[in-house]
Order: sequence, then C-alpha cells, then structure tokens
Amino acid sequence: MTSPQLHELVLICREADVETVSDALMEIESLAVSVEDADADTPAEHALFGEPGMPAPKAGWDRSVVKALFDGEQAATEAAALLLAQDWAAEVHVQAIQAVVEQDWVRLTQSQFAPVEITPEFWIVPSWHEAPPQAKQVMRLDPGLAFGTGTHPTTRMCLRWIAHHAAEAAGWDRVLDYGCGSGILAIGAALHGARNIDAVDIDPAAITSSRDNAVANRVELRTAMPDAAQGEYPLVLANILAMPLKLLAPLLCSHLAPGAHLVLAGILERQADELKAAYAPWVKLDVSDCEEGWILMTAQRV
Ligand SMILES: C[S@@+](CC[C@H](N)C(=O)[O-])C[C@H]1O[C@@H](n2cnc3c(N)ncnc32)[C@H](O)[C@@H]1O
Repeated sequence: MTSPQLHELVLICREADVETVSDALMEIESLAVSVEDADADTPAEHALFGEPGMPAPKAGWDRSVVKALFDGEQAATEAAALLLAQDWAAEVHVQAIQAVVEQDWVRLTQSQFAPVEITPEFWIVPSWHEAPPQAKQVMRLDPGLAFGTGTHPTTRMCLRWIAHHAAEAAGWDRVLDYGCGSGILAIGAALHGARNIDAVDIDPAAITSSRDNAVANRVELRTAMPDAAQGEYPLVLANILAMPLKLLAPLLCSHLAPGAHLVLAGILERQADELKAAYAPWVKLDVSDCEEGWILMTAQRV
C-alpha cells in the first residue's frame, strides 16, 4: 500500500493571527508548520532586525504566509475547513492546497557533507565522494549518530595536531582517545601510524559508531566504556568540553606516560586560564591552535 502524497495548506494571515493559526495547525496534527513573509521580494517587504544587541521589533510580518504540511490532500482540505470555521479566523485566507514535490532527501543530505581538508594532504571524505587528487591520507567517514565528522573546529584542530606530529607516531605505541564520539581522532591517529588505540566514551552509540568507522577505514581500535582506559599512554586525546575536562584533569593526567603528549579540545578562548589552572598540578598546558573562538590546549609531561 502506498502512503498518500504530502500536501501543504498555504494560508495568508495577519501578523496578529500567526501564533494562533500556528498553534491550531499543530493541534490538528499538521506534520510541520512554517511562517514566511507574504511580501517577500516585493516593495512591501521589510526585515525584522532590531538594532545590534536589541530584540527584533515584532514577532511576524504584516502579512504572513503560514504553510502547514499534511499527509494527503484530504487531511489538508479538512484542516482548512476546520480552521476557517473558527471565530478568530475571519482574516485568515487559504491561498492554496498543493501537492509537495518529493525531494531526494538522501541526495540533499549527502550534498551538505563535502570532503573536509585537515591539511593539504590529509582529508576526511564521505563514502559517496571521490577523494580530492591531492589527498595522500584519507579517512572515510559518514555523518552518523555520534559527534565527529571533521566539520567542527575542535575536531579539525586535534586532527591537524596529529598530522603535524606524525613524525613522532613511531612512539605512539599506545593511544587513549577519551570521549571518542565517531572515533575520528582514534582513527586519525591510527592512519598516521599509532598502535594499540583505546577509544572510550560514555555513550554506547559512540562506541558502536567508532567500531563501525574503524572497520570502514581498515584500522584496529579497542572501543569501550571509559573504565577500559588503563595504565599510561604516550598520547592522550580528549575533545569534550571545558567543564568535564576540568573534572577529568586528575584522571587524564594519571594516564600520561613520562614524556607523553596531552591534547585537549572543546575549550573556548576565554576558558584557557581555568584549564591551565585545573591541569597545573600535573602539566603545563599551552594554547597551541585556535579556530572560530575554540582553542586547542596541549602539554607534554616531563
Ligand atoms: C565533542 S564530542 C568529540 C568526539 C570526537 N572525539 C571528536 O573529536 O570529534 C565529545 C564526546 O565525549 C563524550 N563524553 C562526554 N563526557 C564524557 C566523559 N565524562 N567520559 C567519556 N566520554 C565523555 C561524549 O559522549 C562525546 O561522544
């Protein structure tokens, strides 16, 4: 049995009625409601910006287009009839009830994830893309349930650090990726020559995702919950957030072998001093990279 084609009910209403109309549409089980400016692209169009730092002058446009999505033409027609029968709907007008052209959602989603350059030689490339010709090192990674596709500056900075220190990878005979998400940092380390990598996370979906991504990249990781991290490592990576990183300072530092590198991300520029203070009993953290307000903090245990 095929499901009915999606239809949208397009209404024109005054700014004062937008909220009531939207609420009513949600109550009669519209699948989605959106509001647009009915005068967009005409001389009557006006923007809704306030002064910098001030709220917008009002919540809607003088004449708004409210579009509500329904599962089939009949549902949209019934919703229109029900809405227009309300005593507050005198100024609400039906502009159209029309079939919605199905999008190729898979293609649309895929088009939003392009290859990500970490260094000119090292790229993160979704499985449906060709690797760029200049890429010498490629990680295959598709967006999934766990954080870490290479599009976030914190992840990119960690990967760049790994790539720039790849000459030391012979010494990375154990690596700890604490808060592994998609496994992107652990896989990045493996692709650059690290061995015996523990990728741990509190989120079971991250553990599954890291395992799958490791298989896709033909690298070996030990993926597990955080208590699987045992002993000392010459490289410890953790891209979490400032607050958990502060709480985790004693634990992460207890895993640093003599001479080990500690690489921390998920920290905003203004949080640098708090992090330095939290780690000061064990190591001296420095800011070693910065992107879009996020910083990378690194240290080497003496
Ligand atoms: C920002 S994501 C980073 C993912 C990946 N490492 C990257 O660099 O893109 C942070 C990850 O840390 C995990 N996490 C948060 N708090 C944690 C904790 N206390 N112990 C272990 N993992 C934690 C989250 O579940 C999440 O997967």
